[in-house]
Amino acid sequence: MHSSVLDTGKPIEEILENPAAKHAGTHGLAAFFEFDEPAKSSTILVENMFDPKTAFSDNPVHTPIQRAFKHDLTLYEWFELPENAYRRRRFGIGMMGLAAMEGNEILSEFDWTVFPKGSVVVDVGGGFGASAKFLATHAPHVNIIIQDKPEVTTAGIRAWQGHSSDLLESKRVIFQSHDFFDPQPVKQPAGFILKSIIHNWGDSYSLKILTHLRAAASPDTKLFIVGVILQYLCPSSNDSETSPEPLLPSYGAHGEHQYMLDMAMMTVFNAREHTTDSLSALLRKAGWEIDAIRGTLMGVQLTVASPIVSDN
Ligand SMILES: C[S@@+](CC[C@H](N)C(=O)[O-])C[C@H]1O[C@@H](n2cnc3c(N)ncnc32)[C@H](O)[C@@H]1O
Repeated sequence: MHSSVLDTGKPIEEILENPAAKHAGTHGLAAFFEFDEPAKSSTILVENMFDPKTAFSDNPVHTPIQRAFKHDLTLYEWFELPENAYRRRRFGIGMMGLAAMEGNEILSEFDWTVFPKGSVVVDVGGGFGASAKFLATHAPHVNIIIQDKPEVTTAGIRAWQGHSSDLLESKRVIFQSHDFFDPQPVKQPAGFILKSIIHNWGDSYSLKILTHLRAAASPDTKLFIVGVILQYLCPSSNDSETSPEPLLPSYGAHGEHQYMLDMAMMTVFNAREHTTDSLSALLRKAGWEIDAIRGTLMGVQLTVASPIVSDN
């Protein structure tokens, strides 16, 4: 790794004077590359995989991170402890850096004009509303509901009052507290967005989230999943796109970011990045089928799915 990615852009004197605020007000990429939780946890991955209690579990408190850091909390619960204030802040700033690097432009791969004016799109687990902010400009005829935990929606509203209060006042964008493990309160919207959500949860948990969305969907509701799609290292008959010879289907070392994320999801959440096949199988169990996957193999991709409608 180049040391330049660890550079916050701040003078060393400023960091030494206030180390706790090292990443405050930075672009966030240095914070992202400083995350030590996945790296330290991965050193104990083998022990976790050989212990019968944790080997086959997708419970987020049965991951290597609990062994490595000696606690029995989920990553987010652990971040909330007072002694982890630096880690918590670093994580928030690092995720903003990652989000800026990935961007939200992938959402423009869908033709939003197919939705009538006033259609509602729900960003489930939408955080501070980065996707919603992009969509509000890109598809001005669509209304957006951003759902997240109460503490996140409260902070999100505060942030939007600073930069986009007009969208809140006109109710084109609404923040709503909602736990995505509970039944979905918005019935038959035009679409649901899940950005960087499914890869944080093991399959049994993801299935619950997707099933609640399916129960609230109309036959025309679209599901938009934004995230990395893992490429196989060997050619697969199901690949919609292949790399040019002589590159591996994964594009070799150039595509290693996706595998790094996959390992990180396993070590801290007992979750994973999905291949097209595993995502398709998971969606089908919840009553969704994939219409299309857009984007390049090298970045985040947009998976568009529709409800499976049975004839009987
Ligand atoms: C990795 S972040 C992604 C945020 C946003 N979708 C984005 O891409 O910027 C995961 C989000 O899921 C939210 N979350 C976690 N558990 C949740 C739950 N049970 N119900 C609703 N939101 C939850 C977190 O608060 C966080 O905002």
